[in-house]
Amino acid sequence: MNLRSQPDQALPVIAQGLGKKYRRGWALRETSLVVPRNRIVALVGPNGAGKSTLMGLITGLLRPTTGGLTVFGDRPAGKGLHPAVSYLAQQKPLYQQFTVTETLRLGARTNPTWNQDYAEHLVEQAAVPMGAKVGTLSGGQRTRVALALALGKRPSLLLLDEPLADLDPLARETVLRTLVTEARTQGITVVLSSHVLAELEGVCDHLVLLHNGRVLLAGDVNRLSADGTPLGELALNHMRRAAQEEAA
Ligand SMILES: Nc1ncnc2c1ncn2[C@@H]1O[C@H](COP(=O)(O)OP(=O)(O)OP(=O)(O)O)[C@@H](O)[C@H]1O
Repeated sequence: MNLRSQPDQALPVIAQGLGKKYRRGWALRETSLVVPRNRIVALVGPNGAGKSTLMGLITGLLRPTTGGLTVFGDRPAGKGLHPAVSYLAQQKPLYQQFTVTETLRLGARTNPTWNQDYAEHLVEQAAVPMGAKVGTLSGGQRTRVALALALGKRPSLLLLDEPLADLDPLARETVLRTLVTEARTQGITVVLSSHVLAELEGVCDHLVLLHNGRVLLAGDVNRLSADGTPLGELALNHMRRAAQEEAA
């Protein structure tokens, strides 16, 4: 099927029969999925469920084994990130020897849509010294710089792979609040993977739950949880059931 001919081709992500097989086996299987615009998507699932693999496929850093996907109507071609997409990987790769100023300068050089004032504003808001070398920053400060780099590109889709993992509870709250504000005011679709389900409540309005490389549940939270079950509980209930069925 020609995905580009779909009428809804400008949606952030459309995946059809998407699969990725590594030498050890399938990391993602038969994934058909739509990420609607202007959602903050919780991408959740147990360790090894395929969350990072799905993000890698959306960025184009990984090639699908089966099926295909479009990102704003384009097929990721492995030629670098889509101009409308920012990706913050789990390891938050930044140049340790660069100062924050130099890091943002690199962002400006490599992104035609870069907004320097906005990126600086995000760093200043986090009280991170612009002259400090990245290697000397705390985990939380590095996350804020990485986030400024990702948002400074003014993306339409922001992919965040466990961005909160090395933050203290207060910093997690601040980063999530910043994210929600920026996403809502700038009209950014966010895909956020996390294991801390409770934190995603009130933040994410769309859920994609992976289990064993397959989509177990996907959709807007208010539709999936008509009885008002909180997102975390909803996801955990489905994960428990899937694990029990697997063990039976
Ligand atoms: N480069 C790779 N080579 C071989 N197998 C891989 C590779 N990357 C991931 N896998 C395997 O694919 C499966 C899915 O991994 P993935 O990292 O996508 O899961 P995840 O949901 O992000 O996990 P976690 O929550 O632990 O970060 C796992 O079984 C993993 O071991």
